Amino acid sequence: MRSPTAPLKEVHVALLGQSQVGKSAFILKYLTKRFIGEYDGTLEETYCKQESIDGEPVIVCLMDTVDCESGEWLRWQTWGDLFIVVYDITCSKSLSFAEKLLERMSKHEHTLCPREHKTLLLGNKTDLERYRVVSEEEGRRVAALYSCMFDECSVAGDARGVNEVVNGTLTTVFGKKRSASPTRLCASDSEISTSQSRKSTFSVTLRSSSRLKESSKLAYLQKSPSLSKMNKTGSKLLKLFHN
Ligand SMILES: Nc1nc2c(ncn2[C@@H]2O[C@H](COP(=O)(O)OP(=O)(O)OP(=O)(O)O)[C@@H](O)[C@H]2O)c(=O)[nH]1
Repeated sequence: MRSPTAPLKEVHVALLGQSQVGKSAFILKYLTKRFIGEYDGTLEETYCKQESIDGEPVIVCLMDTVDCESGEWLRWQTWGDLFIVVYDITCSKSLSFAEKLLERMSKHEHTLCPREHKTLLLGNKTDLERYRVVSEEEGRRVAALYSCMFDECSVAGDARGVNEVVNGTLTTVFGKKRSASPTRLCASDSEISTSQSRKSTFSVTLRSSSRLKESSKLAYLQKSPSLSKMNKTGSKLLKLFHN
């Protein structure tokens, strides 16, 4: 059993993909188990949640990216342990966009990266099956081309689907075999909250929200330290829960 002072592992998950494929909705569903349609999609944020992977507590940090077409995409490349490249099964352009991202990522020079990267290509909106234009086979073909894992889900559907995508993938790729990077170790949950709030211009613990009682053991959000140069304020979730 883990001692209370033992460091917690931290894994970084970045969601990439064309606008409107459901990246923000995916993260909000993972954090709150709810499908939420109203939020500000122009903000880039990092959200964290404590999970159990292979029976071990792990801090899962999810980055909701915007503007994947900008030249700043490289910063996700060094931040992430797992990249979830999302496309919309009802939009073939979103798969082409995902493919371009995968191509760029495959050309990235990883020798200086502090962590090994894994990628999951994820087709979203399977609840809109009647409007499907990208077959599962086509998604699998692209994933195989870039040696990625592949899955499909509906963020609008059962919350377990989204949880399984994240936790199942993390268990597969970062289960007991993986050790955390020393630069990303924190001694305890409280130290994590403290250290994050020092870095952040704001930090809020979602655990204190009565509207989230059924959700995660620990979920808080922060502005990503690596994105400090971005002049964006506020947060999708803050906006959401304060309305
Ligand atoms: N039917 C259906 N709609 C979805 C699903 N996931 C997301 N949506 C909707 O798709 C739209 C786009 O979702 P977002 O989460 O804002 O997409 P995004 O990729 O974050 O978009 P940007 O913030 O512009 O990058 C919203 O209207 C969502 O409600 C899904 O699984 N099924």
